Amino acid sequence: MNRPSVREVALDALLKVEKNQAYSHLLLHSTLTNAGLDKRDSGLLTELVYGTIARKRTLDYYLAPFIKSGKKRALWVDVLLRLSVYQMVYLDRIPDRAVVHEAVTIANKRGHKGISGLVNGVLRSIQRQGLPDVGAIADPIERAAVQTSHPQWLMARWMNQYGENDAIAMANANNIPPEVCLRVNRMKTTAAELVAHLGHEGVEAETSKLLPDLAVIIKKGNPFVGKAYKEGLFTAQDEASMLVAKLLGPEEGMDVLDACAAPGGKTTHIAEQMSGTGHILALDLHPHKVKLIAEQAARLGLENIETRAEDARTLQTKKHYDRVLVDAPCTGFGVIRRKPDIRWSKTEKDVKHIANVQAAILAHASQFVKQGGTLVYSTCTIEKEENEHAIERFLDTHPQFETNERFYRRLPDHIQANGRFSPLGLTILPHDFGTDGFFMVALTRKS
Ligand SMILES: C[S@@+](CC[C@H](N)C(=O)[O-])C[C@H]1O[C@@H](n2cnc3c(N)ncnc32)[C@H](O)[C@@H]1O
Repeated sequence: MNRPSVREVALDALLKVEKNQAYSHLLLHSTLTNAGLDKRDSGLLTELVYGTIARKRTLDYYLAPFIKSGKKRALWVDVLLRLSVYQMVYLDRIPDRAVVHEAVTIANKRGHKGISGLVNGVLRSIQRQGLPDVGAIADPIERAAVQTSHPQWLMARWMNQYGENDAIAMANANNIPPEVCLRVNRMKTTAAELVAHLGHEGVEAETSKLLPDLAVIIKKGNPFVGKAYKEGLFTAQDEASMLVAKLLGPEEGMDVLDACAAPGGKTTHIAEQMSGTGHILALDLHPHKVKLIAEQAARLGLENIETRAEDARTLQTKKHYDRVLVDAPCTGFGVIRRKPDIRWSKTEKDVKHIANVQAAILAHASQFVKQGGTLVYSTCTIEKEENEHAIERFLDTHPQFETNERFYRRLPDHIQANGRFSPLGLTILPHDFGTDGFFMVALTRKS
């Protein structure tokens, strides 16, 4: 039996995301593992799946004049057309005629002659007539939403919160795939040594410009299959995410509560900052995710982490902690470049719902902060409702806490000089430093 082509595998993956609301990053991981593709084809598959999901709205705008609206077609036909136009518009290395040929072959295999004729006709018309002009859309919000491929409600919200220029810049940044970034396990090595170790494994890397002592950026190769990974020399983590444990500022021998800890990126960073001393209680609601924290801690050689599957809204303990981190569940709009489907699957209702969960976790976890201790609240979203507004509400009802701007000195100079600080926290938009979008704030419990 013939093995399906990369484009057929991509089509199936895209259909699963459409039908089941499957998360693209999880689905892609299992598809790549099961498809048995070589390195080049895996790269192409990733690009086709992520790119077609990310550019969906723009692609549908391009396709609209060429297909009859209101006519019922099988979902796979629409997805195949999107996938094909994605390649024609965004991938220079694949000639248009090859794209059309492959699309017609797939349509022939899956449908009747009429359908392959339709696919052929639509794609050839686009080749002949060119794409419709997005600039012709009169409404500025709709135009920006189509141009950057985001839902209109989200673009409207961002324009409202950050102004037109930042909203569009942020949306454009969401369409740029992130670099692979590693956090150096300072208990075992240094950034310069890690670059050298990886070099011996054929992986090209360089130290990060934002966090030169802590982070390494991969330029070429897969760092997750070699000795350096197995021996726990690093953890995959975005640079903005690394700032959170820096802001928390844990010290050796301290007691730390990490209330929403899985999969353990920040927990293990905190543990490394404490050189494996002290004690970290790492909670997460989901038992299967808690296992991931323990696995990572073992790989990194960290013995100061206790994991527990527990709801941070109902934790019972008499203990008080020097540091408490609430890295809250959120809409994730800061990590759209990693999970492009989030923009299509989340709704305005989700923002409201998750804001209530965040408020409950923050209120409950805050009671375990020692007097004079630090509470850090962070999210990987850029929704003010989940960030500044959440902190404003918290401070209104918890006068024993105050924000502490002194702690921002723990962050790199470049962030201190150019970050978007407000009295309620630091917001990092994806286009500010080429990182994920994040929010973080440090609060002190008054003595
Ligand atoms: C943003 S993620 C945490 C990421 C983690 N801190 C890291 O750096 O790897 C939020 C986590 O909160 C967990 N969560 C959601 N509701 C929770 C609750 N009520 N109590 C504890 N954890 C919860 C989710 O399962 C999710 O793993």
